Amino acid sequence: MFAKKLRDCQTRNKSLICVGLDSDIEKIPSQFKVNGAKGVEEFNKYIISETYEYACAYKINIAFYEMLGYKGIKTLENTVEYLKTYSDIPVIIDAKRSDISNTAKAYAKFYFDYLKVDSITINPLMGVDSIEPYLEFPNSHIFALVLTSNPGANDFIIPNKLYLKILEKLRELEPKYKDQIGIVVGATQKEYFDEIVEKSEGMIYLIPGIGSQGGKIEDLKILVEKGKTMVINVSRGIIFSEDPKREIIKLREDLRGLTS
Ligand SMILES: O=C(O)c1cc(=O)[nH]c(=O)n1[C@@H]1O[C@H](COP(=O)(O)O)[C@@H](O)[C@H]1O
Repeated sequence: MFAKKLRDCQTRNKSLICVGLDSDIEKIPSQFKVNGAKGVEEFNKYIISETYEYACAYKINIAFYEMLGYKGIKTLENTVEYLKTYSDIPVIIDAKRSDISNTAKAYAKFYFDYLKVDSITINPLMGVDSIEPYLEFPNSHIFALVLTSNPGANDFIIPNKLYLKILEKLRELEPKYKDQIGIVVGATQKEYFDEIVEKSEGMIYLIPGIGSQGGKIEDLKILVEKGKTMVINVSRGIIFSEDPKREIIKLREDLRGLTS
């Protein structure tokens, strides 16, 4: 079960930081890049070995694997398998999936039956019938996009207060799918945290947007104070830093600083 696995890992590693394996082949160091998709896998193994003691989860954005074709999908699969050899660390695939129910079910089979990952991101805007198929797999978990971190959140989501409407619908689903639904809220959207907190009791937050997108650890103070369970994702800021281990330790310390 994702929620328990996450909480155990957060306690064990004293961390809320999730490492985003957005391993863009164009950006990985040249000694890995020369090996193509295999090099991405080797790079991921290096990042995992440097960070696993300080992370609460790994999030793999599928885009950087799909773009390499079938070899990229194999790299994704091998990375997931490799992560499973590390003591019970939750694996999230960032796929932002959706679709009508039979198609959604087919997508879900890949993540939950084949890869057997702990959670995936989904886009809830096609409605409840596009969300439920992902929840019907044993032990599945989703993070639904509620308020995204990008500037485009100002196009539809914010002016129409869609984040509140999405939350309401997710809450309706909760009794049927207990502990299976988390929410994605961008770290760059701190002015909306209060409203979201009010409507999301008990839900786990996946928070992207720290670092490269301008969000700061201090911006999460209110969520820490409210005792929210959070998975704070940092991708480029860790994996492409000079010293990924130093970076994740620093993020973990900065976050601890908010509570002291
Ligand atoms: O669903 C996500 O994870 C996500 C939602 C969102 O609103 N904003 C966002 O940046 N993300 C993802 O989080 C990661 C952020 O990467 P960095 O900006 O490099 O830390 C990327 O994989 C994004 O696709």
